[in-house]
Amino acid sequence: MIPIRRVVRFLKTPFQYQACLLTMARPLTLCHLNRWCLRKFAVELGGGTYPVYFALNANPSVKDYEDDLAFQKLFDCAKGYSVHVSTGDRIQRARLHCDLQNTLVSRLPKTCNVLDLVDFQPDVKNSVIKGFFIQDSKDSQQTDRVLQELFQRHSFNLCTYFREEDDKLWWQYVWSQTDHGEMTVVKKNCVVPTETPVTHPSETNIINNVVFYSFEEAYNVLKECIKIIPESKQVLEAAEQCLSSVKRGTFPVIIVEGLDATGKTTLTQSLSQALEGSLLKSPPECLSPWRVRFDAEPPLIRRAFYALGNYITAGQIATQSAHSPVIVDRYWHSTAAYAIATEVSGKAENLPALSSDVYRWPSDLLKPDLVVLLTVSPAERQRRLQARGGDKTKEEAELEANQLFRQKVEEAFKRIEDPACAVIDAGPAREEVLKEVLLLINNKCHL
Ligand SMILES: Nc1ncnc2c1ncn2[C@@H]1O[C@H](COP(=O)(O)OP(=O)(O)O)[C@@H](O)[C@H]1O
Ligand SMILES: Nc1ccn([C@H]2C[C@H](O)[C@@H](COP(=O)(O)OP(=O)(O)O)O2)c(=O)n1
Repeated sequence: MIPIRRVVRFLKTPFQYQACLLTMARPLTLCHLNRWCLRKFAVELGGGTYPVYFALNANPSVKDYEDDLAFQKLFDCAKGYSVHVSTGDRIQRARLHCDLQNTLVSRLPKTCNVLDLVDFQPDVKNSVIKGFFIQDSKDSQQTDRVLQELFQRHSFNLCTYFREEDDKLWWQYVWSQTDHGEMTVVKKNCVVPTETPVTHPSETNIINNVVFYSFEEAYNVLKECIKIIPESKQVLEAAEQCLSSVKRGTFPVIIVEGLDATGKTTLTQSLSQALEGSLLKSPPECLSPWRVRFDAEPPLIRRAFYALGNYITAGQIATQSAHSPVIVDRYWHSTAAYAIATEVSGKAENLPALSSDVYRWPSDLLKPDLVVLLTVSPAERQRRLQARGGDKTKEEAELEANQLFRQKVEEAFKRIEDPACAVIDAGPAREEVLKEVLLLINNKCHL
């Protein structure tokens, strides 16, 4: 390790000196450092439409930079920083990541642009670590102060990025703290553009981090939350009860899926009347008191809550299907599609390929006989939203603002397999949509 005095001498400019003051509360081991060099970084630029990838290289050449406009755009700043949460269990890390984002956005000066960053080892499962890349257009002392304060309080990994005065290369400095509390640069590497990996890094992070493929996986997340979110206990108890549920009956089970305001509530109500069926929904009514609470949590916890909701609804479906057809407003497709679409940044093309494991059905979750996906044009959906009024969830507000996200959710709905969705154009009048879905049910299900 290079002690801080030498670093101060080594880093000549005022900014570089300030960078020395930034602290990182967790020492990095040699093993960490060796692995560090294998990692690649993806930063979301361009309003989240495409990531810019960079790698580390001890022996770079200026040629590596030439013609890479996206890379140049990323480093078109006076200085750069990257931060990610580096310690704690997965629940603590997920919550600290959200806190970090809020703090950065609210406290950094206006000269800073906070971008989403993931660092990862290409094609290595569970190697994705989420963090932030900060572009500061000015050499602002306030940025240093905010970060310094943060790092003194929490366990973050901090890197600074800058270019020596007479140098054309950008360098990444990895900071650590010695056993005596001295700040030190433990690694210096040049950053270079790198090729787009075959698999979008987020894809390797989906399974059992935001989409859960068994009761146990989702259950364990909430179990780990009990101390910090006491409400988890009630949710777990409700979920445990559904395990002892009866086997499903012989009446058909029909799920209705779609973006908000595509007409799910309208259709499920009229279907249950027409078929004299039971009307259920996921998340089930018994979880309503805790939904707002879990909606405020990071994706790991929030998605585990919805996943458990599906198992509770499955228990209700099993019971009701012994007596009548069962119609369900949202189920597994919603849980998986929203989670996948949120996790994968940018365009629908970035979604995992059709054959990906992320689209598989959880083997222990009751399968419906038919899943109907309602689609309407963006303009019609907007019209219906406005006509309906009322409160919007945070995610629905984001949906409205984010056309890309909406496209991704709908595309993810369509990619989920076994059972796949039957896509219905829900643009026509209510009676027409009902007629068409009834026809589909007659063809596909035994009534
Ligand atoms: N086929 C349709 N044509 C026109 N308006 C519709 C149709 N289906 C639903 N609506 C209206 O659109 C709004 C959203 O429908 P809703 O059933 O609440 O959607 P969701 O449950 O998918 O959010 C409601 O005001 C509803 O009356
Ligand atoms: N079974 C379900 C149902 C909803 N969700 C999540 C997915 C989205 O984040 C929201 C959408 O739910 P919301 O209540 O806003 O949708 P509706 O108003 O019922 O159309 O909930 C889920 O993950 N799993």
